[in-house]
Amino acid sequence: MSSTPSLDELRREIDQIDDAIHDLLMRRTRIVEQVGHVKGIEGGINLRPAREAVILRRLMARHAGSFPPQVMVRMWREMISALTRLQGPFAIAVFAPEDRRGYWDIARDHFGSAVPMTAVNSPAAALRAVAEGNATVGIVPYPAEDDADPWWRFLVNADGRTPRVVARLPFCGRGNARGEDRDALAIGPIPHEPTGDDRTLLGIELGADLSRGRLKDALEANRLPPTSFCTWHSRDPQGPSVHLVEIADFVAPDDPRVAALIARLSDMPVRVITLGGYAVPLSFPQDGRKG
Ligand SMILES: C=C(O[C@@H]1C=C(C(=O)O)C=C[C@H]1O)C(=O)O
Repeated sequence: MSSTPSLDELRREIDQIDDAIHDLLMRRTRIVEQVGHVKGIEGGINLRPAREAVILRRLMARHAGSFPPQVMVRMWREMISALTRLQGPFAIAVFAPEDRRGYWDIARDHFGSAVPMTAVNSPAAALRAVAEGNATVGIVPYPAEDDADPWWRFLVNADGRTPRVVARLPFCGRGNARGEDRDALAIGPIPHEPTGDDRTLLGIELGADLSRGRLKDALEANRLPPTSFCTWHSRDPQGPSVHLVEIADFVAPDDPRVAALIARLSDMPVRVITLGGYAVPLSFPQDGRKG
């Protein structure tokens, strides 16, 4: 005859489970340390947002039972960031002026409580912190068409040392983070890698006027489906206009579709630069997302 287990029995079982989880955590740490050695980047950047996204999507797909999935991924985020930090220097500069702390919460939810994080007062300062090596990753607002002085235009240059977009946050839902009405992008000197569900940001500098409709047609004709546009015009009336276009696909810097786009626009001075991109975040039904 089976009887209901006693409180003591249940708690003994919880203790055993905790030991098993803890043992696995320590084992995972040893493996990540080996990964760090294999990557072999002494003092380099070990963060791999694409690999992290794949891990979290896979776990989400197998998740079952009543444990809240957003809490499960949050636990993994804390672990993954701590383990990334074990492999080498890792620090975050977040656009979070005193009256706007929302991105701080979003960054902390993503990169965990142990990674050093500094608040800066402008997106440009976050970019500068990354460019000067004072931060591994900068957190800046997701671009909007009406940004007066858009930070993303500083990324539109071909210098291989220019930081690139590496993630969109929140990746794992907003939870109880303090409000920002926009998502954030993470910027860092990390290559854009495919995950199977990605967005890519293209910086397109045009030396002559071209309507957005024609630019859209040219992109679509080259199988680069645009999902959003922002445009910045230099103050010099003869100067170029620079478009930030988000593409609903993974586009590598040497993707032949980019070369074909440039060829198609060859009746004007044109420069197209891949500014990185991001793995499409997980979606949780209760979470309203705004770009
Ligand atoms: C272990 C690695 O390094 C980092 C830590 C990861 C992890 O804890 O799983 C995943 C990606 C990287 O950000 C890796 O590159 O695989």
